[in-house]
Amino acid sequence: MYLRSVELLIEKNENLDQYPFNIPTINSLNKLEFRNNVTFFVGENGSGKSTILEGIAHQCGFNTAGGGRNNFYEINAAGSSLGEYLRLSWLPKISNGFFMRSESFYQFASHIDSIGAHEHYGGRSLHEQSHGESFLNLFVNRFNRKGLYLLDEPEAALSPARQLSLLRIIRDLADTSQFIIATHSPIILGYPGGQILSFDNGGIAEIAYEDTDHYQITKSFLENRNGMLKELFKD
Ligand SMILES: Nc1ncnc2c1ncn2[C@@H]1O[C@H](COP(=O)(O)OP(=O)(O)OP(=O)(O)O)[C@@H](O)[C@H]1O
Repeated sequence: MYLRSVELLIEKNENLDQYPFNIPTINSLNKLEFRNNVTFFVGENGSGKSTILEGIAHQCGFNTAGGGRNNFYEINAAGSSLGEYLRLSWLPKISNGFFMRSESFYQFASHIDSIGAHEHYGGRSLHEQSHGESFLNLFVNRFNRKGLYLLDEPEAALSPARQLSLLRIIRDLADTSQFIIATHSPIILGYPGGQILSFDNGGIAEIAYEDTDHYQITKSFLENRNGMLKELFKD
């Protein structure tokens, strides 16, 4: 493990009614402790997972639009409003790593084209691969050294089979690297022994896999699809 904890340092005169401090999970955040090489952020849409991940990426010196320390490109609204307020504690410190965000992957792919670095990403432009292929090629080719890997909804382009492939990639790297992953995927969340942090109920707290909505709703749906749909569609 490298990153041990993230602390929020809010100045007394900070406006707590404004983003990002008006998000309940951030408002109530004191210290987030990591106790495993693989940590998941789960929670409802808008609960603050990306905001914190982006803040960690900022403090790591990664491009907050997506990339590592040496990926210099900019997109609109890709800064981190929270980053300056976070203090990261490391043991040991590591500078290698990558922030993967599905929402700006297109711009990242263009950046890789513009610097002619395809050979590090499967030998072909990421734009010439399907969304899922390019994601997986990024994982296979770029996540090959020990580092801190921050992934924001990596499942966005991945079929269930490819999500399983991602679990295998994480498993192969997890002895020497650390992952923090925001996800809505019950498959990815099922990684054995991962620390799951729930962003629901206004704070951030550890939760067991079987207690997450992702597990429970998916399980109920698969076990009783017709019943759930009937309930959902009734007048
Ligand atoms: N740049 C911004 N300015 C103002 N509000 C923002 C900004 N970015 C995000 N927000 C708001 O902050 C809240 C948390 O957003 P965030 O993207 O961190 O949530 P999330 O948990 O990652 O959600 P999702 O699961 O949908 O990706 C949301 O209500 C969002 O609308």
